[in-house]
Amino acid sequence: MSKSEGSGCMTCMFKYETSRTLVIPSKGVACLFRFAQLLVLLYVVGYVCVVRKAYQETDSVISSVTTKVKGFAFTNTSYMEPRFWDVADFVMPPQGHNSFFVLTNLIVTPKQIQTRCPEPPGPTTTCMDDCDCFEGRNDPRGSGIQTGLCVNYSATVQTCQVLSWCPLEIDTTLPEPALLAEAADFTVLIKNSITYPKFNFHRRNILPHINSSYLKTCEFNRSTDPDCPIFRLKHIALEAGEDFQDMAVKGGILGIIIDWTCDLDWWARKCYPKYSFRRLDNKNPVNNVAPGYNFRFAKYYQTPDGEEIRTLIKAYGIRFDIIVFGTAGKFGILPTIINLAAALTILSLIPHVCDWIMLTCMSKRDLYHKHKVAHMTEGDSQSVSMGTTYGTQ
Ligand SMILES: Nc1ncnc2c1ncn2[C@@H]1O[C@H](COP(=O)(O)OP(=O)(O)OP(=O)(O)O)[C@@H](O)[C@H]1O
Repeated sequence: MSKSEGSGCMTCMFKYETSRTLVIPSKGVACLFRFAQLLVLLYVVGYVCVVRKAYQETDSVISSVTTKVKGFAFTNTSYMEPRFWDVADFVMPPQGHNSFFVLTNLIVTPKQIQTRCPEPPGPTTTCMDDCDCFEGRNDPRGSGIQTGLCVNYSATVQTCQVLSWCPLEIDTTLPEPALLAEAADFTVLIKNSITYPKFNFHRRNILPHINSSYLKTCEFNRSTDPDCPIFRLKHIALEAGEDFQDMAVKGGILGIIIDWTCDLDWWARKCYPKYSFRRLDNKNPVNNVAPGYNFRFAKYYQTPDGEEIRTLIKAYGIRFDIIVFGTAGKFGILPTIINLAAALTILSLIPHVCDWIMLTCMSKRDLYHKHKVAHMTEGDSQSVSMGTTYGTQ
């Protein structure tokens, strides 16, 4: 650093700069100034206060959900014997965590016992003789544990023999339309209790004005009964943009979304559930490999002579997941002060921006600069102390 630069710096260090009020009769700068002020005010009042409600403290919802499905069905098809179904048959498990499964279609393999039987024909199961089968081979994609024997599956085909629950399940043809198509008319009661612990606020989706006689008859309808917590399953699918009967064949997952966004300020006091529905599993027509939702379960019995026997069920159905979310807001002094301070800071920046525009972009910038920036000399300072005034440079 040169000697003159060093002394310039020292001079700056020992100069105090104060702002000077200059009244400029310029419509351009005045309009810019007022416009910027208006923008900031609109932002603070419209967006920060009205839209974001930044003056509020917030809390996240804590929720619990129980469900109860009701409905009856009667099936009389070639796939199985005539049968009456009630809730204990088609809802699995009887009660679940924020979700329930309704059986809509099934492949039943009755009277299975533990024995040996030939596997269904396939590239890895057909054989010519025992050398093609391996004793103890346990392929998860197969039907059981191979015994090492090649046996007749039919008059023309031989396959490897397995130790398994026989007869083996054949799931190549799925009933269509779905066996339990009547599930579309089942109804579900959703009881949802929520808490906002910070505000000690509790509420249920069975709102205070709902009485038991209304609950016995009502059914959710967005326009006529938006507060009724009983939903018809086909209505849920419809609002999710799906056809229940289509979904019922191979199964799927539907989301029941309950939004508890609440404004707990006394002047708003808005806190009630808003329901929406959407399909949650993949329904991508381009990549529709392995669609739907299914699983297997069995019912076990014992024959009079003590032999264990079971009915295997491959169950297809719709799982309903209940997703509860929400945030509550209530006036808080701390967020109000923080946001007010931020707004005042932005407002106080506007004159600086206008000054910069005035001193760099306007045609009369030299004149403005002359009046805006005044330097006092040591002599001016002394004459002020002696009672005279200083002039501009
Ligand atoms: N899935 C449903 N569809 C229609 N109404 C229902 C359903 N689940 C419950 N309800 C009705 O809502 C009310 C409250 O149900 P809740 O389960 O609390 O009482 P409940 O007396 O045990 O019901 P229920 O014995 O009828 O199953 C009852 O009138 C009940 O019949």
